[in-house]
Amino acid sequence: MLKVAVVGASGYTGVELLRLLHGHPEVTVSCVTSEQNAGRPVAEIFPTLRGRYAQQLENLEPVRVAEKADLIFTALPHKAAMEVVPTFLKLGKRVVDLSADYRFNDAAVYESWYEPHLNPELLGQAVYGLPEVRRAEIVPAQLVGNPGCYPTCTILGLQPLVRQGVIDPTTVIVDAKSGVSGAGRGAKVDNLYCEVNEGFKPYGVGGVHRHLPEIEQELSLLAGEQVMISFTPHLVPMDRGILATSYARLAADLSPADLVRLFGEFYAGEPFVRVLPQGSFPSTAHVRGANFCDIGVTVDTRTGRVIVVSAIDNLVKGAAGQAVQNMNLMCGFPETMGLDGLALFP
Ligand SMILES: NC(=O)C1=CN([C@@H]2O[C@H](COP(=O)(O)OP(=O)(O)OC[C@H]3O[C@@H](n4cnc5c(N)ncnc54)[C@H](OP(=O)(O)O)[C@@H]3O)[C@@H](O)[C@H]2O)C=CC1
Ligand SMILES: CC(=O)N[C@@H](CCC(=O)OP(=O)(O)O)C(=O)O
Repeated sequence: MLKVAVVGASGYTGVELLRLLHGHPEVTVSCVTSEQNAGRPVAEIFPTLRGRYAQQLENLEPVRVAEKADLIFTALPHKAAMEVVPTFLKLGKRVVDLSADYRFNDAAVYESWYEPHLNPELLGQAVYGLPEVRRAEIVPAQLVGNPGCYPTCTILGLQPLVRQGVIDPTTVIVDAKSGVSGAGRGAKVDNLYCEVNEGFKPYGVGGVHRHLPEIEQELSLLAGEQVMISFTPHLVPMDRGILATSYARLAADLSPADLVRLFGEFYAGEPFVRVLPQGSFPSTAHVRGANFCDIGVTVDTRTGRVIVVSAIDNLVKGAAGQAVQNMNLMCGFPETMGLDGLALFP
């Protein structure tokens, strides 16, 4: 059995990792950590784990964590992750980091959107953990930077178009909506029930959201030229789910049927990407709790713009599920192992 540690197990992506790993036949969870809840049983914080996880949350002491595990998931806020990941690597452990600390190729880009990087030399060895883009690089990686939730949803929706060169890459607009768990479990006034329950609002408007450079980095690498996007996220009164509607000017004469065929062929064989039939579009309800990215595509023939709608569960394909998918690839397990569950909605 592979021994894994979940560092940051008292957070939303941490508990989602524990939920998924419980059903994984090749893995045993050997260590769970927290900052403020150290000393408490993890099942006391998350009663869904009762009777299945007896562990107590430990303080994050990197050497002790590394001694207990072969592979470590770091589900920490950015900055906290890069404070401990180098120790894990030095002790020969493999790491899947769910924060933004190892997603960027260029430290200067990270630093202009986040903060000074504590170990920029590791960015060259970290692999961006989107299996549908970089499967072969993930397999031997010691350090995987698990993608952000909006980037996962957006990049999977746009990848076939940029790879095939059928859109003008300077015309991409992404209008995305997220459930509130995307902001993590920490208490914030903006995320209180009364603040979010009756309304639906944009945030990070005007090209200032930190997922913008991540999406542009990956799409530009795929396109072989700079892709510029306008990206506006919205906070929706639901627990989970991301739905991104992306628009771009078509550079080729393609019908809705052509586009559905193009997407279907591009993602043929991908276990977690479901291209919907012509005229069908995804719902966050249909991926809730599951590791799927559902995609619907068409063209507005009046404006010549392609419209792609993609949906994921931010905590599963957008975080913990993708992290387990990466672990499976790194460890030689079947890629879908522990991730076969369907959505919670009919
Ligand atoms: N939520 C989402 O949908 C997604 C999140 N991510 C990223 O994944 C990471 C985790 O996110 P999420 O689970 O939502 O966050 P949460 O805020 O829900 O959880 C954070 C976890 O980290 C622990 N922690 C916080 N600060 C420290 C510290 N300085 N030292 C040690 N432990 C610490 C917390 O422990 P405690 O509170 O017990 O002290 C908690 O266990 C973040 O980087 C986030 O950006 C990525 C994709 C999607
Ligand atoms: C609703 C909400 O607040 N969502 C978060 C995105 C969560 C995520 O994936 O962020 P990381 O890049 O930090 O991993 C946000 O907009 O910042």
